[in-house]
Amino acid sequence: MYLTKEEEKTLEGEYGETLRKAIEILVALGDIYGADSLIPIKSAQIAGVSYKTIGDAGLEWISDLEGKVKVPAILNPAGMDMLRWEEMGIEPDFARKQQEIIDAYESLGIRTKCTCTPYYLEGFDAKLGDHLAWSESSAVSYANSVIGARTNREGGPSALSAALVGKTANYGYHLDEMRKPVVAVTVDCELSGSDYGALGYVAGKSIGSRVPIFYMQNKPSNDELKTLGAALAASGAVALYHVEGVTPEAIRSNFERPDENIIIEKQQIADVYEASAEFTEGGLDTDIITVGCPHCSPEELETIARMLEGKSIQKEMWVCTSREVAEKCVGHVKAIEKSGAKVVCDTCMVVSPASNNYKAMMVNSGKALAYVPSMCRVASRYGSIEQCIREAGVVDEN
Ligand SMILES: C[C@@](O)(CCOP(=O)(O)O)CC(=O)O
Ligand code: SF4
Repeated sequence: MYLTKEEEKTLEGEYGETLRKAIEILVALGDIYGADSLIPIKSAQIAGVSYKTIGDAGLEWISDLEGKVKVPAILNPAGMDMLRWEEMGIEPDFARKQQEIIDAYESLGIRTKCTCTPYYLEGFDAKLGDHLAWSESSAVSYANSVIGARTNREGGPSALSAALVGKTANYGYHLDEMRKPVVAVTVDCELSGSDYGALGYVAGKSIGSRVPIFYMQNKPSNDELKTLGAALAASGAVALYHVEGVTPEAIRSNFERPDENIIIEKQQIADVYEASAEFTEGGLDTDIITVGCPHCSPEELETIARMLEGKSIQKEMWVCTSREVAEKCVGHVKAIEKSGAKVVCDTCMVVSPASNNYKAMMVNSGKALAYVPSMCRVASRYGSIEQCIREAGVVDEN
């Protein structure tokens, strides 16, 4: 891989050990995947933030680094709401370690915003063709598919290295030839809302890590595309997808229809909403409802606020979003919290150990449906936002 004189000097350690290690990681990835060079990036999103997932070893690795990031960089969700962790039932020891992780990242100049939806935040509004080094799989999918920016699914170390160097290796989804669809998915029914998360949950398994192009009867909104991409990345390993006539590259490139065609029918979507035997025969009752996976947009907060206006709920309900979006939507947050639901920032139902205080979770996200059982060992069942709010035991206050 070609390196500039400056990059060579960095690799030789002229700018310190942290940068030497960082560029060494980028060059190693570039050599493995046949990159021709390093390319500048607009921003980075760093994985490996929740103390639940990185533990003391991760904290030690980050704490040993010195220097400052060269591009705007933010963090994946942490293991708790950084301000309301006690209300979530987080132990003080966990909270202390989680704060140490955030402080270690902050000392590198990384913004302590912990979210899987960087694209809603000031300074991270990527655009078509931008090269990024993002990590969280739903964010990677959204950047590549809905925005048409270009990022591989970075790991924590490679995203952090890219942020410190300000560059990433030029391979994978940074290249035109890797962005062409290789499998068609024909959706044989109308979809709306949480049906898109169900579609991703079903189709992801057959698509695997390939690039699909969807042929749909509807034109999904960006929020619906967000939940589709999150579920595709969780049940498969899809980092980029196209939707004929909807996503920017499908519109611009007029892709040839791939020979392989996966057909998704209405019953397959409906099956995702069927509760598992654990609930129906095992008598399991939902004790928590969570929405906001990926983190809620301002529009999603508005919808939930409108649905909960003047109502109260009887069960624990989390509405997950980024702190910046919550601070921009104070009215919606108030209306949601007035019902008894909690607007939870900085974290989520998958990466917070607080989920383990519950046995059975209802979600409206195909990604959470897949991850809550595997990453939290909590039973999960699927519902639309309307079904989730009904399950929370909503009662009219008026
Ligand atoms: C749970 C997840 O959505 C985010 C947390 O990932 P991590 O612990 O920061 O690697 C994983 C992912 O899909 O990127
Ligand atoms: S809310 Fe969902 S998409 Fe966001 S970090 Fe958690 S699991 Fe990933």
